[in-house]
Amino acid sequence: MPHIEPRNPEHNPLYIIKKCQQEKRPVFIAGPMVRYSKLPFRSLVREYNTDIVYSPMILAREFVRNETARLSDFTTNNFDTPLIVQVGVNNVTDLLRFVEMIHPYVDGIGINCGCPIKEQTREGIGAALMSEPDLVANMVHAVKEKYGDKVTIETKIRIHKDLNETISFVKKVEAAGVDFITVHGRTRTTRSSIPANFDAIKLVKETVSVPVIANGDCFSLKDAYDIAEYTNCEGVMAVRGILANPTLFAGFDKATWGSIEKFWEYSTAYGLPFRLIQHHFSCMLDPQLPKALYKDMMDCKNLIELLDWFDDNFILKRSGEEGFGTAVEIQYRQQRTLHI
Ligand SMILES: Cc1cc2nc3c(=O)[nH]c(=O)nc-3n(C[C@H](O)[C@H](O)[C@H](O)COP(=O)(O)O)c2cc1C
Repeated sequence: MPHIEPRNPEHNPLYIIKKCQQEKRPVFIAGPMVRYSKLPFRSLVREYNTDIVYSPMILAREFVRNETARLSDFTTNNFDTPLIVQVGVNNVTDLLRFVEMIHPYVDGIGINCGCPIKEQTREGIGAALMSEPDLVANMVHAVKEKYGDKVTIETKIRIHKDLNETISFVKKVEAAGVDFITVHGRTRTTRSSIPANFDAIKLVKETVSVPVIANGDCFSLKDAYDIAEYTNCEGVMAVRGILANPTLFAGFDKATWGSIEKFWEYSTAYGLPFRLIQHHFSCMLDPQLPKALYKDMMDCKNLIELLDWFDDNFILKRSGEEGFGTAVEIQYRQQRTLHI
């Protein structure tokens, strides 16, 4: 592990939630994404008004036992804050060892109680925990008993088919000392094409007194404000929306050219496998590019080809002020054929 500065108390999620309440706006959160929310992407979204950023889910069992897993799963630096690391865990012992190792490097720890992937649920991790409220409460309690206010702990849940179960779940977890709760407004079997259930999130908000973060279907800054207003939640978490448009919380309607350049910088400076870099660009550019050009990009086999593809197809035409997040137009070299 690298040397990391002591955490800034103003980067504690609870402090940020209070500050945003004073500013009369929701907290803007980039949620956990397996594979995607690595250091370069986290650094990118921080440039665009994101208050708190999550790591992908890290499996406690592997992390605490295996140095290679630690090195490949978690990279950070002094600018990677406010950061919540999300953990996939199914027992108190692994969680306490995980917290002991990681808490000096993060501003909060979130327990994943929503991942529906079978590989995880059959191990009792993720959404399997939705039917284990006592275990989740025990895990939260164990961390709070050992660390008190020194460690902020969150649980990210999905809703149950029977919302009475959700209510009883969040009450137990709150009584165990959880600091805040994120609710993804879908059950473990609801597809992401079905709209999130904001009434259920609102119900959780009415049930507990700890802060609640609403998750599901936030694709624009307007969505963030609308969701916060409807559910009365303290914050809004975006995931698919911010993957496609890392500038979402800064109010831009699609990934700006500035954000694309910035992602090049971060991913090459901090290191990210080529296929992952390409995937990020695919998410950011798919909604913006003509099909044939998009396919060319996806056909690139390595970083050099991808760089050449950018060089061949784009020239920068800056408008307005310089700087990241400012309005920047993309002009295609093949303008004649593409009519853009
Ligand atoms: C690529 C991808 C990876 C995800 N990885 C995680 C994860 O590691 N932990 C987690 O709790 N949820 C994960 N999720 C679920 C999201 O955090 C979120 O709850 C869900 O996508 C709904 O939010 P959205 O409508 O803003 O996308 C992932 C979702 C996507 C699309």
